[in-house]
Amino acid sequence: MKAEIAELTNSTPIILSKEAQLVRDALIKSGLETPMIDNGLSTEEKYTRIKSAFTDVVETLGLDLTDDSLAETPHRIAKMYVKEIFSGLDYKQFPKITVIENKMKVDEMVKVSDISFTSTCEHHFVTIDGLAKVAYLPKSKIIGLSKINRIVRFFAQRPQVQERLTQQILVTLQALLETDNVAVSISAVHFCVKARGVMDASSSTQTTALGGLFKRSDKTRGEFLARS
Ligand SMILES: Nc1nc2c(ncn2[C@@H]2O[C@H](COP(=O)(O)OP(=O)(O)OP(=O)(O)O)[C@@H](O)[C@H]2O)c(=O)[nH]1
Ligand SMILES: [Zn+2]
Repeated sequence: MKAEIAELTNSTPIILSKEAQLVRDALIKSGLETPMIDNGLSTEEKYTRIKSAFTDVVETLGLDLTDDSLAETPHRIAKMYVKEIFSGLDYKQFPKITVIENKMKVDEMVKVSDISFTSTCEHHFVTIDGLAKVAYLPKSKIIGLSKINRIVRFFAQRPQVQERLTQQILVTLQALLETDNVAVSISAVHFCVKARGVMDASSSTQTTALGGLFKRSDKTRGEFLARS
């Protein structure tokens, strides 16, 4: 377990990348940043506090933490929160972005479909299971394709509402690609709707965020929203 905690600390680069700073500033400016406070806690301190809090939760539920199956659960949850499902709260984890000059003068739509992700609903802290579609009209820059998937995953690794997730991906790509002409749509199943509460097993939710020509031009929007 010690090694895993050390890994939590050591895997984190110290300085934010230029792209991470650019994206964070763009989200703050547009009012779309996730509501966060700077509590000054290191990754290791967060892990320790969450583990202790979940020890309380598990014991309060009346479960026996001396049982060998349950004993490590507070540790597992703390590690999962900090390192996995909420790691996107930490801009030090923002993916390395490769952007190249559009020397080929590509001016037709680049569209990536069926980007699978899981996120976590910020109201109930249970899973959101979704597919994203992302498109842009290249201006002076082109982004490495896998970086689009990585950006979706980064913002999915936060407590989210689907509408904000959709907008955060839009603003991020607009900032990195230096163009408004970006579109994002997400279709997702919320387990807070499926597995509890209203218990609807079949509904899904679609959200769309459109910028520039995708908003202004019926043709461009139609091409983006078309099935594939
Ligand atoms: N707009 C939006 N709502 C969401 C999202 N994820 C969960 N919700 C909703 O957030 C709402 C929270 O409602 P509350 O009445 O405070 O919570 P609740 O008593 O657990 O509500 P129920 O889910 O209806 O049982 C619910 O309607 C959820 O379906 C999301 O991504 N976007
Ligand atoms: Zn929910």
